[in-house]
Amino acid sequence: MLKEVVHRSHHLWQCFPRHLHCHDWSPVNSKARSRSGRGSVSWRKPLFCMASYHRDVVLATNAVRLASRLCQTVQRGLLTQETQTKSDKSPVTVADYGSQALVNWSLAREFPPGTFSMVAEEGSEDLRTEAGAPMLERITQLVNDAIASDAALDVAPLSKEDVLEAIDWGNSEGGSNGRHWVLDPIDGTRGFVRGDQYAIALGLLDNGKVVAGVLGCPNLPMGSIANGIPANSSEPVGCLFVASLGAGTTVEPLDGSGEPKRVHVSDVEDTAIATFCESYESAHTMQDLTANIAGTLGVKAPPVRIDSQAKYGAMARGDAVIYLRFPHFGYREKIWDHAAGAIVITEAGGEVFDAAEMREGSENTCQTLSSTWFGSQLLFVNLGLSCLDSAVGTQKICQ
Ligand SMILES: Nc1ncnc2c1ncn2[C@@H]1O[C@H](COP(=O)(O)O)[C@@H](OP(=O)(O)O)[C@H]1O
Ligand SMILES: [Mg+2]
Repeated sequence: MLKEVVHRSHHLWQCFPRHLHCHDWSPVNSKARSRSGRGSVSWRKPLFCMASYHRDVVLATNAVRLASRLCQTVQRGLLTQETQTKSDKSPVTVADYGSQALVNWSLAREFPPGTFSMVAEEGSEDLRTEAGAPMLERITQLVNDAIASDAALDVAPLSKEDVLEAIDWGNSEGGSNGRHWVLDPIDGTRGFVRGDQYAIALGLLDNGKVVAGVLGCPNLPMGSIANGIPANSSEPVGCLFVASLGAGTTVEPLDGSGEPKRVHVSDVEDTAIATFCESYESAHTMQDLTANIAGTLGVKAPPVRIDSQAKYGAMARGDAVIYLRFPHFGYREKIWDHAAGAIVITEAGGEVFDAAEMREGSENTCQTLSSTWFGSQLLFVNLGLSCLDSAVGTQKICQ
């Protein structure tokens, strides 16, 4: 695997002066890093102490399943009035808020007061306005419906104030010490609104390291999507990917109808038969550049374009061999867009790279990438800061 090759090869080490494996994320000076945005920090290997995150993973799985039910309900009946526009112009639905409220509520009640820290995408400000009142009403109803549908949850219905409060439990600033959850209540909002792929992505950081991740992918078929999402497939749809440090990655039906199965990334070595995936949205990645890189690598097949961190899940079980993400200039990646997905990949035997250094250090990105392919079954390149940011929990500072 590439990791071994890199450790043996001085040449490749130079190609990746600061390449980062997820397990190595440990900032020596996070302030220096966040000031310059990249590159000025040195990284040390953490002392390896294998903690068990089993309970966290069980709680996270329950939370993601609960939120997934709400999202499925909303997507099924998606109406235009359920979409509003945030200041950043991204579509936000009641499901975003409802999903965040449910995950936060579900997790927070399991931890002693004051010990639950969540860095999540949404805030309740818009819902606290007069204009937001109808939406809050709808969210509260959806949240209570989801809770009532879970026989294991015998609780009184939440009030609107409870829901607002639960949404705002996602306001933690995170940090490189202690435990912090990170949540994207609906990753791939555009896919969700379009009726396509999206994910509920929940990660756990412990002292700056991603230690667990759960991805609920309600529209992802259980079967391979190596040739794209089949239009009329008989495969069951809805996957749950679960990963924790040292415990591997599993996939199981999201509806609980089957047992978890260990997954592993593809062992395809020949780029001519490798499947390459990327964002559906051309606004989210430079698709011309990725086509160029894929061509240089010898990839023959057209890219499989899907939304959200469902891509990470698909890669973890070997559907795709390469995922390239090259945001347009100036975009800052978000912690919740990568934390859960990254550990789903690494625990399945894959590699996650931040290519920012490659871009800056090389005059020919394609050439550099080609040389890194040598000996590697899997290469995921993320040109951005997300991996760094997700590790240190400084996302809110970086936005
Ligand atoms: N201009 C941009 N460049 C890169 N990523 C962007 C972007 N605008 C939004 N995104 C991020 O891309 C995520 C979706 O990823 P993908 O393209 O793989 O489906 C979005 O998550 P949300 O939908 O949760 O906002 C958002 O965080
Ligand atoms: Mg997202």
